[in-house]
Amino acid sequence: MSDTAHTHQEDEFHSRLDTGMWLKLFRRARAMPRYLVPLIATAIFIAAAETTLSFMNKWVIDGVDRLGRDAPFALYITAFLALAALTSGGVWVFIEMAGNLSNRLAHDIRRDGFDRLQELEFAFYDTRPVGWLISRLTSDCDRLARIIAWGTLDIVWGSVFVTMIAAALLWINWRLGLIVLSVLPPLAFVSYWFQKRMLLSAREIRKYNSRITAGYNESIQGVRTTKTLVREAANLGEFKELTTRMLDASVRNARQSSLYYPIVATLGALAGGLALWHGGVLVNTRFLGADFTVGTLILCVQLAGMFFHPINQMARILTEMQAAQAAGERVLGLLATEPKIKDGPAVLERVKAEEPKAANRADGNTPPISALSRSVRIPPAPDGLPARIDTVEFRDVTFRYENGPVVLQNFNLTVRAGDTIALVGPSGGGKSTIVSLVCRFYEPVSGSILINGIDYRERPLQWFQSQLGIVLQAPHLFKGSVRENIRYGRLGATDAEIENAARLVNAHGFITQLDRGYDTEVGAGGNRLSTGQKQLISFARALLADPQIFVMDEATSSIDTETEQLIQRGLETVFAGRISFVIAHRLSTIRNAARILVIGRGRIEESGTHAELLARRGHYHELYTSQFKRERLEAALNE
Ligand SMILES: Nc1ncnc2c1ncn2[C@@H]1O[C@H](COP(=O)(O)OP(=O)(O)OP(=O)(O)O)[C@@H](O)[C@H]1O
Repeated sequence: MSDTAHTHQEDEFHSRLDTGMWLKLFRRARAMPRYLVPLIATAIFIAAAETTLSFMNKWVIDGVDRLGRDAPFALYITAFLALAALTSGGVWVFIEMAGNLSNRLAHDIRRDGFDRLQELEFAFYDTRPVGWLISRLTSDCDRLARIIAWGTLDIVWGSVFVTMIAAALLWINWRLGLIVLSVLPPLAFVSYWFQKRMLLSAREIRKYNSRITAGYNESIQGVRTTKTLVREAANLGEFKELTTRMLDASVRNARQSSLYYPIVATLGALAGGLALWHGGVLVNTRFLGADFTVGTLILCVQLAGMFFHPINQMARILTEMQAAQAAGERVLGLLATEPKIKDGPAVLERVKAEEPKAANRADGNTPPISALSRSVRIPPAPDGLPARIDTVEFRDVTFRYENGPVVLQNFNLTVRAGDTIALVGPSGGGKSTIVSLVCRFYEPVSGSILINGIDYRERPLQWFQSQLGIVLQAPHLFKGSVRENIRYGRLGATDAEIENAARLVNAHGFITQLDRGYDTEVGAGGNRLSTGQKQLISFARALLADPQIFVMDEATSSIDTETEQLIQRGLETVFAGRISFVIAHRLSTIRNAARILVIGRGRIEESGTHAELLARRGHYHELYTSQFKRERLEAALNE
């Protein structure tokens, strides 16, 4: 509901046009001269063709007036047909070009926006709802691309057309031209005034319409609650108010349209009338020797009547640009957001210096990484520093989420290759925060996290994150087959390697029982599988990537205890030689961990092996015995 409401939310109408912002967006169109140049050329051509058509009318009328039946009708017909054919060709070109330009602009903005979203850190997503981001990349992009493409066409065509008409009138007779042009300012003013109001009332109608739809939806779905709480009368009152507002806005919009067109038509007719009046006087004087023919008079009346269309179009596009300004600011803002977690200049320089060496080393084959053994050659790091991760150390780390309270305070921890660290403790204690920091999804506010003694901010981000294998409580699967989802861990993996990884985490059994085995489609977000099955697949996926650091956040919470024990056995081989962080609420699963840390209020409250912590009879003992009792009770109730 909130996302829907958000999508329907309309922006404020900016009374000042931010030309700088529109020029920035227009620069994107300039980068596509293949479409922009023909678009502008045909816009100018169409304006010229429309003006020429009026001149041809004059030519025919004067010809017939002078020559009667001897006038060259065949020539006239050919000329009209040629102009009509050229105009049709021009219209085809501009529709094609504007459509292409609009689609390509939307595509480019969307691609850049998507690239940016991929680069941005987790903290960025903490403050922006998914619905908001989707709106930016869909409706905002389309709207801006459409305005830029069709707006360019309208503005070029409109301004060239108005200039041509004005120039023609002034050229024919400057006095008549000036008289007719006096209608332009009121015409432009009235067009803009009405267009703006019509746009605002149309938006109001849309807004109330979506609220009414939402209202229908809620009242139908919640009809039982309404009836039991005897809320019918109150609901009806709220609904009536909405419909009355919508009615008001609709009436206002209809009234504006009904007034707008007659007023501008009258102004257009006034321009024609003025041309007729002054031109008529000039025609009469023709007999006194002046050269103002009937054809010229009709030409002037026609030209004067043609101002309305381009001015109306330009006023419309101007108001649309003002209304879409906020969308433009948001999209440009998103594109300009610099990721806060990224490689620093020193890292980039080192990676660049290593590039030629890496190219020499590359033999065209990906190293054969076995997903299961640590004896494997670890591919070299792109910055020339050691690629093998021997230690991860938190040194005096203090952390808070953006504008939030301090979550970790002077946190210290050293983990060596081969260590499995289990994190337990009360909800909100900071366990997930610790692993998010390990993964560099967030960075410490003060203190540092060191890999082999070097701050991880001094190593390439992409390299470091490619060394991580992460399995979450609510794993995300992509639309596609089971095999494709596992292969996502390492795109070059063979089918045998995929099955091997699945076997190791005990996923092979259930996968082969699915109707199409490894080729079974998992559905959007993996919705055709249970959470436990999704967890098993994401385990296999993480394993296939052959990471040096394993992170499991409540990764086995939805897997039954039996399967979990089987996985545990497999994982013992997998964990060997790697650094692993395991967060688990089910304490039975971490009994074998090398070190268990009890995390509370951002601190390590207790640390040791399962046996040591039980013997200490502290927090862990308390957690363990209460969980043990609860599980026994649940088991007894289930029997
Ligand atoms: N993205 C976030 N933005 C702001 N605050 C957050 C964010 N994630 C967690 N927090 C806050 O940080 C604190 C520690 O949360 P964290 O998720 O690390 O705890 P946890 O021990 O993993 O809890 P749980 O066992 O419930 O998963 C909590 O107070 C939480 O509200």
